[in-house]
Amino acid sequence: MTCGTVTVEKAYGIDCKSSVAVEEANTELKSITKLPVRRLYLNGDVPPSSDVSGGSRCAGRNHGRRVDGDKAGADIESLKKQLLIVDQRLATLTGRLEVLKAVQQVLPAVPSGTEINSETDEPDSLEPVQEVTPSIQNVSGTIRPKKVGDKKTNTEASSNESDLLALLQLERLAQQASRRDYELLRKQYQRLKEELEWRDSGHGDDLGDAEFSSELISDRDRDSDSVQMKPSVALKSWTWRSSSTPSQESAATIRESHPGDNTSTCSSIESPSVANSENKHSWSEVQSRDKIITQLRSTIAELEPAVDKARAEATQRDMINKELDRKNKELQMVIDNLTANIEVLRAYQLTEQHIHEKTFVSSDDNIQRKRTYKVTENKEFVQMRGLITELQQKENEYKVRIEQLEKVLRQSNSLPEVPNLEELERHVTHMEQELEHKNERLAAFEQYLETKEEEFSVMKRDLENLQEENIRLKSEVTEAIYRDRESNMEKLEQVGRELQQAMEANKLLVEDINRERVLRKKYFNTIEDLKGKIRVYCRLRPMTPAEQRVQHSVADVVDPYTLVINTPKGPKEFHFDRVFLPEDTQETVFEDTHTLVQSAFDGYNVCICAYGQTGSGKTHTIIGDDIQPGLATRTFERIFQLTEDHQAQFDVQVSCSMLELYNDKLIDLLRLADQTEVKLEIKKDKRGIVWVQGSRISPVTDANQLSDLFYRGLHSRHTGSTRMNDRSSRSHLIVSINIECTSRLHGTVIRGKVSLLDLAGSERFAKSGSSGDQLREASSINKSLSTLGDVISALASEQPHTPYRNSKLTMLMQDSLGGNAKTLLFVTASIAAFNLDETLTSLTYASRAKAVTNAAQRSADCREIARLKAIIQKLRRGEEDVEDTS
Ligand SMILES: Nc1ncnc2c1ncn2[C@@H]1O[C@H](COP(=O)(O)OP(=O)(O)OP(=O)(O)O)[C@@H](O)[C@H]1O
Repeated sequence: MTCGTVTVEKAYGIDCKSSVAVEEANTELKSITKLPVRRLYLNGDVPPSSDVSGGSRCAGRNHGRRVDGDKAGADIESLKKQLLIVDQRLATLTGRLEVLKAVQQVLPAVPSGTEINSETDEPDSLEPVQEVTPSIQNVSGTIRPKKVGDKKTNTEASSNESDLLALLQLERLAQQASRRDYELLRKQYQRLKEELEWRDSGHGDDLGDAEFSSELISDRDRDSDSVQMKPSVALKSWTWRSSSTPSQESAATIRESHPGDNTSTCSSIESPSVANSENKHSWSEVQSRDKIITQLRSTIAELEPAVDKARAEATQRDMINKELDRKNKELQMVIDNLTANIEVLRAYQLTEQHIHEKTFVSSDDNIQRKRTYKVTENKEFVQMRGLITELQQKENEYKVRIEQLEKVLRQSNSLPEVPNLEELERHVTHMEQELEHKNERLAAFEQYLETKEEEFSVMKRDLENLQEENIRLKSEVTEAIYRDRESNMEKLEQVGRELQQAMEANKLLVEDINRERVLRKKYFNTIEDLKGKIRVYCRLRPMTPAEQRVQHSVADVVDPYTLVINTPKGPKEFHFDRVFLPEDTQETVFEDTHTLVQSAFDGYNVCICAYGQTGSGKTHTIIGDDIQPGLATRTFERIFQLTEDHQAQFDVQVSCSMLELYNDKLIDLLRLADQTEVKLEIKKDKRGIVWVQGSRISPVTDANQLSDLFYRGLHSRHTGSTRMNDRSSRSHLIVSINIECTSRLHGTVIRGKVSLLDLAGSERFAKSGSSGDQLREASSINKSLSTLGDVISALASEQPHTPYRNSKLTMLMQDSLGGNAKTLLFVTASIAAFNLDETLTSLTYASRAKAVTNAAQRSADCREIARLKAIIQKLRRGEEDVEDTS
């Protein structure tokens, strides 16, 4: 770096480190003038006052003119010659300056931002010199342009520009030196011209050398002051000045240094030989400058290989970087490919594993092979996975290394100064070594990769073999499965057919079972009837729309005979002779009832009774309405239908009585308005048939007459509106239809009775909201129903005493419950959860009644038995007349 500076200083002809140079210059000047030379003064070095004394200089000069006045013309001639020489030199320098300008124009433009001296810069100023110097340093150093205080330029392209810049700077320096020469020579020429004119005009003697000298001195002093001299710069300034105007400088200095030797001083200034020697000296200075420029060029030429070398190194580093990038990309691609292959293998392995698990199930041999393959595959997989991890680590290491290298490269590029070429070379060598090392590692890694690739290809081949094996096994298994499937399909179809047959058989069996069960129940009921058991039917009332909105059903009908009520404590099962669903119609209900009507024609006492909670559908079942007539109307029709049927054999008489038991009082509903009210008393005849003394018994001849009578009697029945029922029956209704069939052949009489009982409903006062009369009615109803329950319990448990006489209701029902009757009890119930308690009570009540056995006997049978018994007794007494007397 310093060599550049030295070179430039040499180029300027300055040896600022040595003050000896000043002495040498003085000596040189002395030799040129061949006169004693006073010492040159540096900046701040004030000459002695005697040296600048104008008076002494004038005295010396005047004295000299007197001595050498005859030589003035010769001096003028000399000066003219000197002037011509200077003119010639000036022309030469101008030509040279033009050449330099042309060179400068040929040179490439200075890059923007690069600071150089302008053409107007003066080299005698310190700052321009300092600006130029670093640029030259760059030429021999980092080969980059650099200006004073410049920020570092990082682009490598600027290294080329720096070379050119250095050249340009050198050219500029040379140009500026020439310009300086030119200016000084022009100045010298001007002075000489002025001096010549002055001498020609004859003023030289008057004015004296003192003025001229003082002008020269002050001119010199001005130059010195303007330079702001530092030692080196002052020396440089002197050098320029002394090289260009040695005569004036020398003359002035001589005059100053030898004030007492005026003659010699004045004569030396005006001597032509001095002028010639000055021109020679200037010429030699110019030549020396040329030499310096040549030296600079040679220095540049010397530096050029270094520059080229550095440039080549930079290019090489770029190539290294590119190579590293390329290697990195290749590695990345290899790793990506491997990763993709491994992913494919892994997916394939999973698929294969899945297939193997399916495939290898068929034989033990295959299972063994599957295990072997699995182990091998797992090992290979682990190896592959290790390889991947290793590769990834390598990749990461390389990435880090590349980053480090790039960082080093960036740092080396951004170094403000590379110490020297050697260091740069060392650095490059180190980089090359490192690159070599990396290449070696890369080669090793590639070798390793090749090995792994070979392993991978081996594994791939194994895998292909496995795949082939797998395909073969799969096809075998598929064939086996297909074969098995065909046979299995046949078997399956066979089994399906058998199953279908079994299902059909099962269905038939189920139907048979149901039929048998129904028959069994029917026969059971028949047997029970024959036994005299009370037949109990349950009828469920549908929920009203209002109930459906807020209530849910608690009833499940399992079959026509079984009802399950879901209670909070669990389901409770009830068994009845028949369970009618809410949707069952009045016709359906009557279908199972009409057989009993036939029994009345056979001489049985038939009782159809409805019991249940208020509003549960008792009146609906017994009476119904115009659209859905109940059992009563249908029974009426059936009676007269049967009357028709029996008309040929029997003379059938039908009569009807209709009573209500209201507040424990019997009321004759058929009593005529004009008929006096008589006391109604409940009686029982010898056959156990209950009848009411004082009640009106109306004979009827057809169903309509009976219906009219019935509905007329209903008009008189007590009803009322409660919360539970808009039209609640507040009394028990007892309709008795007496049927008397007299045999047209024998005259025998068969008496039967059909009793229809619509009991008042049991109710809870809180729910029904009964009060006043209704409360009394309700309590009377509940009381009578309670006595009915007691009777049923007594009959069911076959107690010796049955409490019929506890209420008029039970007294009236004496021949219907446990008496000479075939009793059908309808228990009506609500399925709404709201009525769960009442429903449970009613169903329990009815279940108990189911256990009651009536002593049902045909009245005709009884008479026949009595007649036969009488005949037997007569025969026993030995009587011969045993004719029927009954
Ligand atoms: N099986 C049914 N199908 C359709 N509606 C019914 C059925 N059972 C009862 N009802 C209706 O329910 C309401 C009450 O019935 P019903 O008057 O017969 O009850 P109840 O048991 O006689 O009551 P109460 O004891 O208060 O006289 C009536 O409007 C009736 O039409």
